[in-house]
Amino acid sequence: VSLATSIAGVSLSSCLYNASGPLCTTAEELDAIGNSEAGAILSKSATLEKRAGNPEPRYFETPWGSINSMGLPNEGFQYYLDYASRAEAFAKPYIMSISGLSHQDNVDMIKALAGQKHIAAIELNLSCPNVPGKPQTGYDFEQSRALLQRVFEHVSLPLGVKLPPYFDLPHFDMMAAVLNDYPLAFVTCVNSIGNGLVIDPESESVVIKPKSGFGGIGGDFIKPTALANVRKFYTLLNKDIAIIGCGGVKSGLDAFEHILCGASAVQIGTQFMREGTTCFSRIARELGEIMQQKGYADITSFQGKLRSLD
Ligand SMILES: O=C(O)c1[nH]c(=O)[nH]c(=O)c1Cl
Repeated sequence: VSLATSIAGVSLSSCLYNASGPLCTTAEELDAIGNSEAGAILSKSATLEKRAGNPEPRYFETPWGSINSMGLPNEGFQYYLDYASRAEAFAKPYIMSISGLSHQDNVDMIKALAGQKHIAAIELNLSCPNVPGKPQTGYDFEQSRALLQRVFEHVSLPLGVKLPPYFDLPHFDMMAAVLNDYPLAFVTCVNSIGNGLVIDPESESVVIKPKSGFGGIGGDFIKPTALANVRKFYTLLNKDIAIIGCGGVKSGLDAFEHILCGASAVQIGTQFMREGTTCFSRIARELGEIMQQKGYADITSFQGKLRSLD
């Protein structure tokens, strides 16, 4: 069986790779992904300038998933642009995530990426829930349109967007109406579920310091929401916009479910943070075994073929 897939002409040896965020902030962490079975290397969302991020503790794990309020800590845009030539050593695409603090910052970063031959694609983050005072662009449909309008005046590389999870059906229609107006290579569904709260009943306190303990939720907690977002956008978006699944993937079966809902590739975040790079080879092996048992030779044999009951 083959897990290979291609997104906007970018060929991935495996449809499994890392979600932006966990363990992809330094060159060493990115090298580890390059040396793993991940099908691509995706960097931590970059801002124009280096950022320390929010005060610690800002990440916490429970048996059912994670909560984070990192606050966009990253080495700054130039660092991840410079890394691109180093990524060439790995026979896999290097994708840069960007999350500018303003539309202008996003445009400036995208202009600087023009013609960069060692960068396979850009993942424009519309959904960071943890920059105090900054509402998520992805929940403001007019702002999303305004930003995409400006982005597509300058972008030359394949570009996709990282979306927040939506919950109200009309919101899917409203965001799809925006996305379908632009030649996007992909959309990644979903980012963490924003502003959850995990508490410790023993100490009777929150578990992370920033934002009174509020943070983005990932892991098992969010798989049903992630699957719904993958499925809904798969049915609503132009067929040349690929859907990348993200949320609650810790086994081959979880990855299989995302692809059945319509994902062309699958990102792993919380489980990667928990397990390290072995998660990519393990989940790929498990997915391959499931495909073998079901008689599917490749991803397209079952991609999007979720049955309804009517
Ligand atoms: O706090 C973060 O850095 C963060 N945390 C998330 O859960 N999603 C994001 O997109 C970002 Cl940018």
